[in-house]
Amino acid sequence: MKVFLDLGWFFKERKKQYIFGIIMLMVVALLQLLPPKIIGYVVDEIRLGALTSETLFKVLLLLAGAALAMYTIRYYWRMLIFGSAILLARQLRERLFRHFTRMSPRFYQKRRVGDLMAHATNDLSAVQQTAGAGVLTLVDSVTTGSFVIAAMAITIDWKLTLIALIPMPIMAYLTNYYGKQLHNRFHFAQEAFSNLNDKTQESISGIKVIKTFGQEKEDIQDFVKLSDDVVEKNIHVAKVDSLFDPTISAIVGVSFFLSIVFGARFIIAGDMTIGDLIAFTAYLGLLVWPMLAFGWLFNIVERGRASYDRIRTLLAEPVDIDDAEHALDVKAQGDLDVHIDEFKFPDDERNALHNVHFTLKRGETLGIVGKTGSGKTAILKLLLREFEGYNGTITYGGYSINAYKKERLRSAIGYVPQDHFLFSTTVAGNIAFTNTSALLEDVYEASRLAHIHEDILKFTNGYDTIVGERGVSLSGGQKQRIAIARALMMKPELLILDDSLSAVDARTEEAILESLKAFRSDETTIITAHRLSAIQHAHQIIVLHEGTIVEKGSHKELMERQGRYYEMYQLQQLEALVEMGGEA
Ligand SMILES: Nc1ncnc2c1ncn2[C@@H]1O[C@H](COP(=O)(O)OP(=O)(O)OP(=O)(O)O)[C@@H](O)[C@H]1O
Repeated sequence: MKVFLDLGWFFKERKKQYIFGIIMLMVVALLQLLPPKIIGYVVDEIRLGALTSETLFKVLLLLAGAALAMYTIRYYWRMLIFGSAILLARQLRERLFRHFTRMSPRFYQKRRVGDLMAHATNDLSAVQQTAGAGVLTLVDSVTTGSFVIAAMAITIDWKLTLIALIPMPIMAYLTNYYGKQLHNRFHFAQEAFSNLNDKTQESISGIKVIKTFGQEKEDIQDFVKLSDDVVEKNIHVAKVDSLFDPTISAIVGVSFFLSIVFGARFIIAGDMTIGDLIAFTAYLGLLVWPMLAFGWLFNIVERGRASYDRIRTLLAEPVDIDDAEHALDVKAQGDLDVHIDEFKFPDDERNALHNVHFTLKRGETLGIVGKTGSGKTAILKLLLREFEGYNGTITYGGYSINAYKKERLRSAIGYVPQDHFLFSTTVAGNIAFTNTSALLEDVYEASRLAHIHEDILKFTNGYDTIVGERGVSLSGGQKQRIAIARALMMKPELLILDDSLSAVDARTEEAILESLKAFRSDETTIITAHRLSAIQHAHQIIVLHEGTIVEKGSHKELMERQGRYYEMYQLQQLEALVEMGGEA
């Protein structure tokens, strides 16, 4: 029952609705006591030959009135209690979603998408059940149960009531025992569901790779294995779940048996009338629901607790990169000063970066080159505050990047990552992602700068063509350029192209770079690339090797130096020559 205490904050918030709902439930519980009593009274009146049609009419009217009142009240308590439970699910869903959006990439590195989705669906619905059906079964089992027992003991016979209740402690013990079993089993079932969810998500996202490598059979086998696991764990739950109803029915049956045996003896002894025994057994019939509710209560609450614990654990994960207390709420702009003495990725022993020092003046372009894995993206991730925990300082416009509000820092940076992602919406929607109210003219301008405008016009529906998961397939180069146009839409102070020209041909690359040079002369640009032609015109180039800067300077300076950059350049020239069939 601890979950009710844990959800106390919500019950407080919806105090009025829950109090009214519970009062209504109690009124229904009281009204339910009327029919058995009336039936007992009518039977005794018939037996004594004293029933008049006038009394019968009054009694029927009373029964109809009680039925109508119960009908109406039942409708309203449902609206109040179940309606509130839906709001709880909404609140938790929003909280989870906000939490997800605040988490750093490290969180997503640890957690699987399918698991997160399971929290936001299955677990939420179990908690919603607790705040709705859980409250109902708790109130009903306690109030209806105690009202019926009190009516039996006070208005009929307390001795027979005690006899009828003899099997109850056994029921309480058993439901408690089942509840504990259920809690653990349900936890495992939810985990299995998370795994299956994750597998489904990954298989659908990676379907092209699976098909390309002809791995459908293996993938189906993996899926079936996980699906079987879900079935097995849920059967495990169902095995306990299914014990509740038969146990309760058996115990109610024993109660009925004891009541009839001893009730008959009381009637023979003249301590009770037949009408009383009929009313008593009718009350006993009314006890079936509270007892079932009691069983369900354990069932619902244990599921709810397991799920709420999972959600709370997720929500309790601290936001590792957050705004400082009095974070700067100003536009981030100016010179960039990077001094990284040492940086390791979380849970990694190796230095990803060390002794990386450079200054980039506002309006300049920096090119970063280096072998794959040399740390190019790592520098960018630190600039974007995706990771922290490095020794050193990074300042932008004279302030540490940590001093800015994250939102202010990021809104100054237009980042085009290597693994760009297009949403399932129109081309225009994808480009205007950061500014949905942007003018179409601005979208066109950004597209022209990214040299994708002409391509888009050739799509079937032009800028209204749906792309992304549910849309048309675009070439790698088209996707890259749409991602560049999206970043340019922000008119960023700092544009970062992380190997974002790798899929476009040399001529388009040159055209894009020319446009950037012409239209972004006052703003800063960082370009990482394998192809040196992409960074050749940069004001400053740094060459990374194993996480550190081994050469720094302009293209001309680096060529004169005849070091690593020079070697890379010669090699790429040779490759280009070979590609052209040896003709200069
Ligand atoms: N999130 C991470 N956790 C742990 N290690 C990481 C993480 N991201 C990158 N690394 C490691 O850090 C090193 C530098 O990676 P980085 O992505 O910066 O290389 P890169 O120069 O951008 O390579 P590429 O040209 O292939 O994109 C690599 O050894 C990589 O395996």
